[in-house]
Amino acid sequence: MTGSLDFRDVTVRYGAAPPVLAGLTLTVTPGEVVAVIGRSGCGKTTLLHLAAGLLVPQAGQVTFGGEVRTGYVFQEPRLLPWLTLEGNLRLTSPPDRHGHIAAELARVGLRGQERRYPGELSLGMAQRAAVARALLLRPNLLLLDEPFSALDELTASELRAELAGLLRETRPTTLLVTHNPAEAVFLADRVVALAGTPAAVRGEVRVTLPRPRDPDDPAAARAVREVRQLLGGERVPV
Ligand SMILES: Nc1ncnc2c1ncn2[C@@H]1O[C@H](COP(=O)(O)OP(=O)(O)OP(=O)(O)O)[C@@H](O)[C@H]1O
Repeated sequence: MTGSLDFRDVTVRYGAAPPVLAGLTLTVTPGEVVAVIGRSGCGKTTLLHLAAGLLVPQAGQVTFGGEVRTGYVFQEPRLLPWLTLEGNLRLTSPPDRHGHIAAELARVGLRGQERRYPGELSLGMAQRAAVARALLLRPNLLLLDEPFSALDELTASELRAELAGLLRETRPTTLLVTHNPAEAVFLADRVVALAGTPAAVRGEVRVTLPRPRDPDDPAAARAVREVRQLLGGERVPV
């Protein structure tokens, strides 16, 4: 069962510095994919840390409706180099999921690769393994922190399309942090712009394009333009 992720009037400050987030309210409904976009340093990773329970806000609440199983994909693979892929995935999953490791790796295009070490893989393959590690947990909350930004665009677009398919199959409540308006439009049901100091939700674009999506669809290009407009004059690296 998936649930709703709720940020209610959330304020976060680190030490004595001015708050990073203030009065931020955002709901990701069950099974929804929300992309959060905003300039570097505006608090996007902070949002993910709150959702994962790694950080407690100074004011407000962050809740998930029901028992949570969180999958987290980082910008880089973060695999332990001295363990095989199977060893890496065993380490972060409960024993009742260990029998599914080979199948989960196969789902992300790594069939038969479970005995290989991270150092033997390309960055794209390693990031596929990181996606498999998150999905192996059968997450009902999936947190994605710029998961493709370290990859070349060809690999990134391939993995993006595969992830879109996996999200359709498994429907976790998903919060995606990205710098890339086109990626946000390709994957998300809703794109939320975070801006200001302290940051709050500036606005959102609802993406109603049918799935599977075509990144070259003119309607997608229009949605990307809307997202850029939402971000105003801010320069967003793509
Ligand atoms: N543990 C910490 N201690 C002190 N300050 C922090 C800490 N984590 C984040 N910050 C500060 O909070 C602000 C928001 O950081 P955060 O990582 O959430 O931004 P971001 O939008 O994810 O940035 P980027 O897009 O560059 O990854 C930044 O000014 C950062 O320096």
